[in-house]
Amino acid sequence: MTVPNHAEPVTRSTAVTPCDHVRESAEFIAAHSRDITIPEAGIQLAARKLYTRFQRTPYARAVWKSHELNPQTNDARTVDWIFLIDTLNFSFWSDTHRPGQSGGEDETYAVRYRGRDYTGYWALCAAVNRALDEGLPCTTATFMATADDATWANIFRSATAETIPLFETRLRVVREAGRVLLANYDGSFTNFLCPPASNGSLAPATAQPNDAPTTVARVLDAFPSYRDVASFHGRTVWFCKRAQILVADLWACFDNTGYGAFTRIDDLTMFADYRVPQALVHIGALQYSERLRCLLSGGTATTGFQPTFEVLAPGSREEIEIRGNAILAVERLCQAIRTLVAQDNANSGGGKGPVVMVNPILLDFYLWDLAKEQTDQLAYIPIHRTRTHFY
Ligand SMILES: Nc1nc2c(c(CN[C@H]3C=C[C@H](O)[C@@H]3O)cn2[C@@H]2O[C@H](COP(=O)(O)O)[C@@H](O)[C@H]2O)c(=O)[nH]1
Repeated sequence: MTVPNHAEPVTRSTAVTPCDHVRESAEFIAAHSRDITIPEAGIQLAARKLYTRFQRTPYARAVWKSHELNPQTNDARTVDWIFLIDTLNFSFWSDTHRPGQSGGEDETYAVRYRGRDYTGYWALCAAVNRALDEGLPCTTATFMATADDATWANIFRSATAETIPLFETRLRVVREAGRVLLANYDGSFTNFLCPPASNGSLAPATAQPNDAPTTVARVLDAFPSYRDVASFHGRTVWFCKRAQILVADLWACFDNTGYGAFTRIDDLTMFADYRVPQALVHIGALQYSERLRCLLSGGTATTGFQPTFEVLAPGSREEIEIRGNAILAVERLCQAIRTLVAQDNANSGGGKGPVVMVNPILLDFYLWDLAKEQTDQLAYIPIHRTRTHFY
C-alpha cells in the first residue's frame, strides 16, 4: 500500500496557490460556521468503511472512462470536450421536481440520447455528444464563441417540459470562453495546456507535466467565469470548483499522461458542488443543524422534512458553510484514510492487499458517484439549491 510520501523534500514553490487559498478558506469557514459541524467520530467511522471498501475495490482514475458518455480517446478533441463540459458544468437541479415527494410527474430537465434519458450533469454530456453526432462542432472555440441562441437551444433541447436551467448564463459563459480561446490560445484548450513549440509542433507526450495548482491559477486568470470566490465574515473565501474539476477531469481521463499529466495533483481539494455534501451527510462526515435541514427541506422534525426546498441565495451564509465544510470534511477523510494505510503498512511491513491510493479528487469522484447511484436512498437528505454558474 502506498501512502503519498511526504518525507521527501517537497520542492513546493513558496507561492501560495489557489488550492492553498481554498484549503485555508475551508478551515476559516468551518471555524465560523453555525449550522454545520464535522463530527470527528463520523470522520473516523466513515474513513474506516471507505478504506475497507477501497481495499476490496480500489477507486482509481480509470473509473472516469467507465461512464458511457465520457470520451474514450486521449487526444486533442477530448481536451476540448472536457473544457466545454467543465465550462458549462453547473446548476442542473430542477425548479419543479422535489425528490422524495410523492405524486406529480418528474419533469426534471432531461436529454434523450441514443434511446436513453439523462438528467443532471449527465444531461449536459448527453446534449454535447448528441450535437457532435448531429455534426455540430460545438467543442471548437469558433462554435463556442459564435453559435447563435437558437442553435444552443436546439443543442440543449429537453425531453421533458423543463428546459436547461440558466440558459442565458450558459450562453454568456460559453461565448466568453470561446472568445478567450480564439484570442489567446489559437482556438484550442490544448494550446493553453501545452503551448506549441517555436516550430509549431505540439508534442504533449514529451512536454513537461503541468503543475496542477499552477494550472488552476492560470485557468482563473484566463477565464473569468471560473473565478469561484465569495465573501464570508468580511474575508474572501475561495472554492474554485470548476477550475479544479477541469484539471481533475483531464488528469483522470488521460490517466496522468500527455495533456493530463500533472505534478502536485494531490494539492487539489474536493469540488464544492451540491451533490457531494449530500453524500457526506449520509456517511456521517458532515452534520447539519435542525435549522439548516428545515431551511433546506422545510417542515420540522415533528412534521417530518416536507421537501419545500428553499432556495439559498448565492453567497448566503448557509451556502458558504455547506461548501466550506464539505471541502474540509473530505480533507479530514483523506487524512484519516492515509493514517489507516500507514498503520497497516507499519503493522504488515507493506505488500499487503491492493494499493490504496487516495486524494481529495478520487474521494470526491467516489462520493459523487455514490450519491448518484443512491439517489433514492439519499432523498431524505436535502441538497441545497442555489442558482449559480460556479457549480
Ligand atoms: N464534486 C463534484 N461535483 C460534480 C462532479 C460531476 C461529474 N463528475 C463525473 C465525471 C467524472 C467523475 O468520475 C464523475 O463521474 C458533476 N458535478 C457537479 O454536481 C452537480 C450535478 O449533480 P446532478 O444534478 O445530481 O447531476 C453540479 O454542481 C455539477 O457541477 C464530480 O465528479 N464531483
